[in-house]
Amino acid sequence: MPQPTHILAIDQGTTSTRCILFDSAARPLAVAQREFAQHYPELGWVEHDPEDIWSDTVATMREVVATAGIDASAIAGIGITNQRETVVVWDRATGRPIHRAIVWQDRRTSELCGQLKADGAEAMVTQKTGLLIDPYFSATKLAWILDNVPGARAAAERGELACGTIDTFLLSRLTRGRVHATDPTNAGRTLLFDIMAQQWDEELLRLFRVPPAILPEVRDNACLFGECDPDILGHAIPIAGMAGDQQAALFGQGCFRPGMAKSTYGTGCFALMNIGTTPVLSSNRLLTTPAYRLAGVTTYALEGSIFVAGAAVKWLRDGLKIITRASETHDMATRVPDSHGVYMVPAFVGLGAPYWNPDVRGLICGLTLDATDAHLARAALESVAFQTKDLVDAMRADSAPGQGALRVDGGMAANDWLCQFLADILAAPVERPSTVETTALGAAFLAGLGTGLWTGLDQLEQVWSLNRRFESKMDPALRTTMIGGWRKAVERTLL
Ligand SMILES: Nc1ncnc2c1ncn2[C@@H]1O[C@H](COP(=O)(O)OP(=O)(O)O)[C@@H](O)[C@H]1O
Ligand SMILES: O=P(O)(O)OC[C@H](O)CO
Repeated sequence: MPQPTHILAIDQGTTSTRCILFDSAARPLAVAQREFAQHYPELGWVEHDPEDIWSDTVATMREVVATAGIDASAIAGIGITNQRETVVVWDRATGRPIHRAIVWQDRRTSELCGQLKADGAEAMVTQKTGLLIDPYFSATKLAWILDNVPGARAAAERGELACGTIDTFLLSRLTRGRVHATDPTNAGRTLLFDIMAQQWDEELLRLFRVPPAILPEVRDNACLFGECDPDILGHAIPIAGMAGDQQAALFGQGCFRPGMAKSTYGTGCFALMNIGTTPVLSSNRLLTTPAYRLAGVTTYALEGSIFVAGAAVKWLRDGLKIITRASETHDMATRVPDSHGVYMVPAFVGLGAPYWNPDVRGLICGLTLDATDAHLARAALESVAFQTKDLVDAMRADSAPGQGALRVDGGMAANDWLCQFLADILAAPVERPSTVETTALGAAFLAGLGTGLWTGLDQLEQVWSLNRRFESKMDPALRTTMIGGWRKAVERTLL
């Protein structure tokens, strides 16, 4: 039988589940995608049904293989990448979740986080995890499930329940419940994992009241995690790579050297800069996070997380109904010479880095009677660039300046107007790669390393290729004025 040479990447995102099949040169051959339901049971709460995620994963795996017209025996390995922080708790005996997944955007534990901060816990937490106390991360969501599902805490103490981020949940299902494991990039977003010592931490588990028996084992990002149930694709395929989606995107963007940075524009926006193997804590409210751990060696990244990027465009479509497709924002923004003084601060679920305020809400200001839907659309796109500027400034203040261009990807990076405006506001080049599916590509890279299909980072670095480079063209005085207007709008939001 010929050697298998393909890699299947599962990219389980916030709004959709995608599977992409790559060939041995890491070229995407076929894509299958399904959007799934978002549940908002109360103001500020966001949940996903894990069964939707599971059925869409299986369906897209089968569809992508069928579309590519290959036999599953040609697949050397599977890589999983996932929306991070979102947490699921399930019964070990049946594999059934005991509650819907609580999503990273969910703010229900805001009060508990405020209390923990007031009690002075944050310094210790940051020192160990590189994170801040915020409802964004998994620990308080997990505690909420244990406290609110009848009998859950006692069952967890007895070792009857398992928990995990979406990677762990999918791995468990794909291996018929045989493997309960995660990787450092996902573990590092829970608030329970000491990123320096690379292990679950007893003091953190006590603080967040999480029983150790519920936690998965943490393994390198590229290794043999388990074998996929042959009933799914007709063949048992090794699952050989896993990473949280933003770290996977950094990997897929080939940002293997300190100073290299990428920014991914999906539902939210996440900018990560490789800082090498020595973790540095931010003085500017950025996060320090494991970027990847290979053969036991951890490389770290500084991260700026913005909760709303594409979600603002989705709101224009689904909430305001002023567009029917996200891509229309490109022509609308181009149609007007400027935003006519309109600023949007899309704090729909609070503000992430560098503000970290879970309680503020969004704002549109500067409206006049002649403001149009095009100005609003432009303001929404501009807000994404302004937020990125805040992150890049914080990164520059924290570490040596990054190496040149910012590499961009994610659904929104298809928008040329946004990429140009981003370069203008950052006063730095913005590079878009040929494969914008860099998240899936990163998972594929890891699985390729895990199976030995690819040999090392040098080889993977050669795969990255440029689609388009956007150079800054804006007059510096105009840039300063526009950024000043943005800062004032943020101040008003924070009032
Ligand atoms: N051409 C575009 N212009 C602006 N926004 C876009 C464009 N295409 C997609 N988006 C936005 O990007 C998001 C989808 O990106 P994607 O990377 O698929 O997100 P996720 O992985 O978070 O589900 C949506 O929120 C959508 O509104
Ligand atoms: O699903 P995405 O692409 O919006 O990414 C979500 C992030 O991982 C949340 O931290």
